[in-house]
Parts: sequence; structure tokens; C-alpha cells
Amino acid sequence: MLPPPQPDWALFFDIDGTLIEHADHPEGVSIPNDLPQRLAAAQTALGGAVALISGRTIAWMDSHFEPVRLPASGQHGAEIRLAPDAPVVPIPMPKWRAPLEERLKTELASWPGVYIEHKPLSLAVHFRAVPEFGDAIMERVTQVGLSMGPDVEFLRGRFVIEVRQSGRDKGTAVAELMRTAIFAGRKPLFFGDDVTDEDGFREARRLGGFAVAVGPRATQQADYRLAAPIEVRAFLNRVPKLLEQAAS
Ligand SMILES: O=P(O)(O)OC[C@H]1O[C@H](O[C@H]2O[C@H](CO)[C@@H](O)[C@H](O)[C@H]2O)[C@H](O)[C@@H](O)[C@@H]1O
Repeated sequence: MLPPPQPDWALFFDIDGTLIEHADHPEGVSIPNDLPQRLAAAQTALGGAVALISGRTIAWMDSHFEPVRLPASGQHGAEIRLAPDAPVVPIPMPKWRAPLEERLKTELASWPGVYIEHKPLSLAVHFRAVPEFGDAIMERVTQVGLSMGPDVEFLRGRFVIEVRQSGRDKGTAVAELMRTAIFAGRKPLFFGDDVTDEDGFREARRLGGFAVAVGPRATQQADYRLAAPIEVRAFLNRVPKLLEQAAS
């Protein structure tokens, strides 16, 4: 069980499978009505030290968590916003991005049900509708991607192959945020459910914090485990009150 929140904690949340339940399609997810306000309340209670660290874009986060804006990193570390009012800083456009998307559209056309999600600085190839082809699709994506240069990486997540620029990940995003005035000196807790969250877990632990695994996926790094997004949201909801009680 997670210990009661402490005033020096910094919370880093993955989104899909962690804050919200998965859906059959990336745009099929539903954000609980009160989630943005709950995040904002925790943000206030923790001096601003609450961030979203996702494979999604920051633009997606802002539009779906409106009016709340948090420090954030999107597209697996390829873009970062160090404070709510700071600009979003992207990496330079990866050379492989556009040509790889074009090639994959052709290469994967014979697998009905495969969906290539366009993201400005990364790519996601979804095979939730045809999980039996996951291995073959992974092989094809890797083969084509590697032919486009050394600075591309492939991560097999939940019914998805995430293609990202090497050298950037959720761990580098946590490290960068932890160097800012809002987060510095705090104990980071990274909440995540998928293999793409392992870098975030590692960095949070390296900096003296905890990894909070969500859901059933096995990981060597979990300090604590919550069974599902509903438990993450229940924890989040309790943060302001518990901190207030501890202070009084
Ligand atoms: O880092 P996250 O916040 O967990 O985002 C990871 C990816 O999430 C989305 O895909 C996943 O969720 C979809 C909706 O539940 C689901 O249909 C899909 O199978 C999952 O892989 C999103 O589409 C990706 O861009 C994110 O990278």
C-alpha cells in the first residue's frame, strides 16, 4: 500500500492505463469529468509538483484536460513543458519520421486492423484489433525503421509499437523536470503501467523516489502497486486532504 502523501513529493503520471482506462482506439478513451480538477488540486497541494509524462502529445493532454495545464512531457520525451506557462520545447524533427510513416503505410497495408497513429515527433503502430500479428508487425516495423538510420528506437507497449527518437524517453523527461525550481529537492513518484514507463520508474528511483506500478504487468522496479487507474485516481483524490491533515 502506498504510504500517505508527503509535502515533499513530486508526482509523475503516465496517462493511458494509469490515469485513465484503455479503450479500443486511441481516440476512444474517456477522461473522468473531475480528473482535471483533481490533478489541479494535487498540483496546488504539492507546490505545483505534478506532471504528465506520456506517449501522447502535450497538445492532446491540454485539449483533453482543459482548462488544467500541467508541466508535461509528450511523445516519450520528445517534447517537454517545464512549467504550466512555459512553452513546449520539441526535439528537432527526427529525419526518419516522415519517410518511415510513408513506408509503413505501404508495408502494413496488408494487415487490416493495424492503425498508424500520426504524432509530430514519433509514431505509434497499433495492433489491438489484430493481436495475433503483433510479432510479425514488430519485426516488419523494426526492419523498415532500422533501415532509416541509427537514431530510432522501437518499444513494444500495450498492443502498440512505439517508435521514438533514441536518447529521449520518459526517464530523461523526469530528470529534466526534476532540475526545475518546481520539482528540485522533491522525492519523485512515477506512476505507470506499461513497458514504456520503465525509464520513468528507473529515473524516479535513481533520484531517491519510488516506482508505482499500475495494473498486473510484471516489473522488477515496482516499489508499490495499484491495481488499476481507478485506484490511482482514488489516491490522487486523497492527496490534498491528507496533506492538509498532516500539516494541521
Ligand atoms: O504513455 P501513455 O500515456 O500510457 O500513452 C501510451 C500510448 O497510449 C495510447 O495508446 C494506448 O492507449 C489506447 C487507448 O486506450 C489503446 O487503444 C492502445 O492500444 C494503447 O497502446 C496512444 O494512442 C499512444 O499515442 C500513446 O503513446
